[in-house]
Amino acid sequence: MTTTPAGQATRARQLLDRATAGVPQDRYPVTHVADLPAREPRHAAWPDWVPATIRDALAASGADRPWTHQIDAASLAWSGRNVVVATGTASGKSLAYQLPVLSRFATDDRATALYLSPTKALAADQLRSVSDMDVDGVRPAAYDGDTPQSERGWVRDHARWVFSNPDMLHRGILPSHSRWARFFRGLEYVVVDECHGYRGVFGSHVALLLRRLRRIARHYGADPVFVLASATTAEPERFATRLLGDDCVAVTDDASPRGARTMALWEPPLLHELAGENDAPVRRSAGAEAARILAELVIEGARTLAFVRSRRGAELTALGAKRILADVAPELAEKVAAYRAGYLPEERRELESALMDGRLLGVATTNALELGVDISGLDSVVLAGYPGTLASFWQQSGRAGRSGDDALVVFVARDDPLDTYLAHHPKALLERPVEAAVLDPANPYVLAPHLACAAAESALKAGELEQFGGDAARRVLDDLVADRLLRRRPSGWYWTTRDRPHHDVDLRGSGAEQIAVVEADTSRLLGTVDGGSACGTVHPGAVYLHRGDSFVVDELDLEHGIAYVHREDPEWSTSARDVVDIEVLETVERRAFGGVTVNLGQVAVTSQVVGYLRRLPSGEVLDHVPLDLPEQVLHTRAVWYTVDEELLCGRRRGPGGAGVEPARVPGALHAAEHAAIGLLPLFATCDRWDIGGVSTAAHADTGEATVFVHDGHPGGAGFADRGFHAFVPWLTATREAVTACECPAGCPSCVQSPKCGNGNEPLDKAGAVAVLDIVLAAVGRAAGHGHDDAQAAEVPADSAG
Ligand SMILES: Nc1ncnc2c1ncn2[C@@H]1O[C@H](COP(=O)(O)OP(=O)(O)OP(=O)(O)O)[C@@H](O)[C@H]1O
Repeated sequence: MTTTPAGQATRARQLLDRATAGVPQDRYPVTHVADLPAREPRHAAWPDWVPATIRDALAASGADRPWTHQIDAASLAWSGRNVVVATGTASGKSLAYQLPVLSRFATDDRATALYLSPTKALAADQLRSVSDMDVDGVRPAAYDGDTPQSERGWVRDHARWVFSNPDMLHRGILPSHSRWARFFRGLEYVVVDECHGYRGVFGSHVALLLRRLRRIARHYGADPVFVLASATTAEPERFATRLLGDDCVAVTDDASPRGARTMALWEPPLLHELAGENDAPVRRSAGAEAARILAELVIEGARTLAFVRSRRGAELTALGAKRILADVAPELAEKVAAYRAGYLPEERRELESALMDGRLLGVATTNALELGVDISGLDSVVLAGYPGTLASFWQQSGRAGRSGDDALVVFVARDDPLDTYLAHHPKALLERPVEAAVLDPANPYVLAPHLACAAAESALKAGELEQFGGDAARRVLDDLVADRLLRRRPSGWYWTTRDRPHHDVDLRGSGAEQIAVVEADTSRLLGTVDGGSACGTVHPGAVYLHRGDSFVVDELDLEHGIAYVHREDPEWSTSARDVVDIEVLETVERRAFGGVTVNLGQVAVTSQVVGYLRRLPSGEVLDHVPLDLPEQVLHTRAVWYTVDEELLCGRRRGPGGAGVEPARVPGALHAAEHAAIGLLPLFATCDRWDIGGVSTAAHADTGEATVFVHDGHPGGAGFADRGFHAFVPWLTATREAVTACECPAGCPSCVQSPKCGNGNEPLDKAGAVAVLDIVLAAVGRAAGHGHDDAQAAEVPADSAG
């Protein structure tokens, strides 16, 4: 047990000892423990421009002494600068935008403001907090899919502060902007909350949507200031500027107080008694481990949140903890519950307040509790699996910690390469700056529909194209004109038909056609999935989760765009297997390093789902079911490296060591590819499901051994680009993840992939390390540094021709 300088075990250390009590030493799961110190608050005076009424209202809502970052951000916004406030969880970002907006309202009774959040629930929370302040003349109102028709006219005509989301702005507000003329004329501020969530394809859509919004506001003579709120991220200024398409200043110096926290990294033990794919060992699942930890912490009386990746996982983890408690402390079983999206707002409120006042002690939740919900000051947080980004990791762990008392955060690694890497590289988790979100507003697949929408909203003028990407926009417009969707006139580009293009754009999708998921018995539409990923997610036999309910797919009718499902809750989950082929269409950048090249470019990925695995929650694989589905072609961006045969097989004296025997090359490349896909999310803020890969010993287009990692969305989302630019640290981390795993020949924690089309065959773990050594040595040597320099953030310039 670790003690404080005064000789006393901290509360957090006691909790950790409790969670590990009785675990045999050779199975001790904790790989690292770190203590993060408490932080004292720093206060600033209310600026002179804040009217007394507003100051009093904000003080009454709990912020009687503002923190310096709140005043810094608010003052910038007040002075007319776009600002992004990127500070920690519960650091009072709301006040940073409430202050300028409410102050402006108090001095200009025609002023209006728009608040946008990625979710309806968060917008509702923020609306409630502004309404509760009860400041005269603010007239705040929600305008989203739930707003009754009867109220919409009132909101358009009278509301001054409208709380909405990107989807509604796109479909409901911009297309009928003339009915919103009053609102746009007065538009002084646009608040973009939780903006770090706008990444990948969704981020690219929102970036273009914000450009459309600014254009329409200018049409009415307004020029709103944007105030963005973000979790802490690297380069918030650059990201926000890219998202807005306009200059934006960052405020990052967090002056809010925070309690001390103990962070424990935890790797569940290998279970030798269970067999996974190809008989690889599996680890105890992170969810099952989280349930045990949750139960132990509840017994200690610690108010605990366990974050789990899926809704079903949240239910299972809560259930698991309840079962354990039912045996050892039955009176505590009812103090545990699950929380996830899909519950009614009242149910959610009730769960939140029960957790805050101690009626509940343990709650297992999805990331529904991550965004915005004002729950903090808990005794402990358990994260079952890396949530995908460091921003989310800190957001979730930030729910723990009260001033004056320390709190425990336990990160439980799942059975995959990224989690394994993090469990063994605490610095990568605890000391790295949070990654910047990636988005690509120049993606023609995203740009085209937004230019069509913009033209339909108001004819596009040549002078307006710069904000939409200049030449990229001109090329896309030419295509839209050729397709007769737009007409070019001397005064600009015009939308040609009476139908609006807006309904065909799905901001959260890939731009591909949507497949409707329909319950066959009732004809109820459950949801939609991207056409591009439908074969992988709603193939016959797939288990499909909707709002926590489980369905099984009976039929996928691609021609009519419908997947028919029935309600069923089998104990297994399914994961599709596909075979993939890749063709290089254009190499955009190429760097060569004596036998190794690193490339970025456009590719065509042809894939076919050929079957699926059925897997038990324990990780055990039940069977593989074959499927017969058509091929799909995806045009996207990829990063790839090639290694020449001489170097790869050790015939040329390369710097990377002995080389790989020819027979082992396919397995070595394949394993290196899987691990690299697993680690890219560390650098590119994507999910491993957003990217794919192909490896081959001799690729038709490159003529050499090649490993590709490609974006999973049409046109790309910026992930491959990020991989290209962070090539050395990315492959260095990949190598370390593989070598850190103690399994003998490859398992899900290192080189097996949950979605491999070839059933994870062939895979050569040692060969993968050799390939990565050869590549990193060649690149490192050409650049004059060793590959152990993981800090080198960029591929060095081409030096070897
Ligand atoms: N200056 C202040 N002094 C004391 N309490 C404050 C201050 N500013 C804000 N708070 C309180 O801190 C809590 C968190 O504020 P808020 O929800 O704005 O944080 P946030 O940074 O937006 O959180 P999240 O990370 O969840 O988005 C609220 O209960 C709020 O009333």
